[in-house]
Amino acid sequence: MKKIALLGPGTFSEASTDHFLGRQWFEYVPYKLISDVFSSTSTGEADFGVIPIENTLEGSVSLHMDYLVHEVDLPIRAEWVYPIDMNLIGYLPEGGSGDAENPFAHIRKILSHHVVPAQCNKFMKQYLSGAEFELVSSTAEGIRLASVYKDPSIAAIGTAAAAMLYDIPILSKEIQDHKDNMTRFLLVGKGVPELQASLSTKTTILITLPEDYPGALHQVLSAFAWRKINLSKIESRPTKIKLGNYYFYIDIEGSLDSVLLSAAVQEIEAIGCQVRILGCYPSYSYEN
Ligand SMILES: O=C(O)C(=O)Cc1ccccc1
Repeated sequence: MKKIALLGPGTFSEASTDHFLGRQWFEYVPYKLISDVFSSTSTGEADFGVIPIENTLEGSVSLHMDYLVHEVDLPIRAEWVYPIDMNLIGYLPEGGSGDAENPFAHIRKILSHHVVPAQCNKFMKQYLSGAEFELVSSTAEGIRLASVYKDPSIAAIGTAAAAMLYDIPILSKEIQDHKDNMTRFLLVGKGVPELQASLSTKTTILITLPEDYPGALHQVLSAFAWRKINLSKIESRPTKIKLGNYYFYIDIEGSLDSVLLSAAVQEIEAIGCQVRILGCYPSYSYEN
């Protein structure tokens, strides 16, 4: 069985991998840190890694994107989009919260992953304004720690699965700002996984523009536009080499095998852009 490195156990990464891949085909190797997910996949300890890359409310997880681009050489092998239901998890004090208006007024500290506050902003403002947020490496790690402290003033935010795993009560369900809170995950790895057919294929490329070429970005975009190639995302990130230098991270709907897309890439290279292909892969979306 091929091994998959992911944040876990009890994380959203794990729940989404269960949904799209499943444990009957892959062995999961859970890690506490996303850096370990990347490095174990790089060294071959695991065949593939699962990386949360983008969220409906917050946009890209820049830290993970930068890792993928700068620290490792791991092609993208698949992507999936999965709904994220956030839960407030912790203990109630014996006499209740002591505040008739706020059942969670007893909470003084929240342990969770760094993408969580942006997704639960309204709930946290309304009920947890008296609590400080402490960063931990995954939502499940926050829940595990809360179960160790067993202190009603310390709560966590994460999956129902982790609440079960660590035997802590769920105090409130679906606390994310929007019902349709989705996260996009990438499967990365050196080998080619055996996966089910998908309805759509995507290609991700990185483009660095030539410095002395005014209008280069316009030319890049028009290479796609006149071929009617759809771009689903374009984002600029610092190259980390020189202040003010950026590369463009571009998600394209379509396969690199298509004549049109490979011709567009050739045209972009011909004007002096550097092009790095991060992957051409099946894209899966969530259906109930
Ligand atoms: O910590 C987790 O559960 C993860 O898998 C990372 C994450 C956190 C919040 C939303 C989506 C993914």
